[in-house]
Amino acid sequence: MEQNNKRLIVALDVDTMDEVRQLVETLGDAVSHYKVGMQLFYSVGMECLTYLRERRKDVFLDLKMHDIPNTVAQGAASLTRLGVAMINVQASGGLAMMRAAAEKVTETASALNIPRPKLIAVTVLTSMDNTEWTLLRNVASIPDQVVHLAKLAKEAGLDGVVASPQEAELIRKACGDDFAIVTPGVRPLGAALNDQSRVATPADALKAGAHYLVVGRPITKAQDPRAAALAILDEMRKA
Ligand SMILES: O=c1ccn([C@@H]2O[C@H](COP(=O)(O)O)[C@@H](O)[C@H]2O)c(=O)[nH]1
Repeated sequence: MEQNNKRLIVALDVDTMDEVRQLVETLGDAVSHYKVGMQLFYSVGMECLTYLRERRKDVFLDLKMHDIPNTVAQGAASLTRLGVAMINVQASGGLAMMRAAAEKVTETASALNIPRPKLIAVTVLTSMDNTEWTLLRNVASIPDQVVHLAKLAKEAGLDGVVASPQEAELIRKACGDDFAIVTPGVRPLGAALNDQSRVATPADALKAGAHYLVVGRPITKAQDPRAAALAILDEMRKA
């Protein structure tokens, strides 16, 4: 299992390179893995990836692709060429879409002789609670649907899923130890939930079987982001 500071992924949900530089410099060697999502990537584009690569940071490029199989497969090829460590699709795009993406990622990485990024699938967003879920006329429960989507992602050849820590144990049982479980919705005791619903503490997320913890605002909006990150890493180490 990777070291804790590889297993903590800090979500860089900011708008500008100035904010990126300030956070990455403040966090220093405490954090080696960052998530770049739509807020940052749509604002500054490749500049943030180049900056993080120069500092030897691993990048999870969280663009949650969702489209027909050919479009997502070609998008996945483009993201593979960027040399990031992890990319993702929406599992609700279906088995054929996930399979096409997985095949294209493997083909592209091997043609370029570069490391294959982990391709993972978003199951059910961690902000979703039962009220929102029912409003969408979903019939299965959230945990049932998460496990179902995780199994489909595994069948399609993906490397893992994004899910709430609350479903991590079920996914581990259904998909095994080698299938990566990436969990946002992580909140240290006493931290604001913000718009997250299905949450757990860092220690509980690890105990439930999560491989990677994604943490954004509890670190990036903290008065002292480095101290907040170190406290989470300490909790992870003890767990
Ligand atoms: O189900 C999901 C999928 C992705 N996310 C992303 O993770 C971070 C969480 O940030 P916090 O500030 O710690 O809430 C954010 O970038 C989301 O886009 C998620 O939360 N849930």
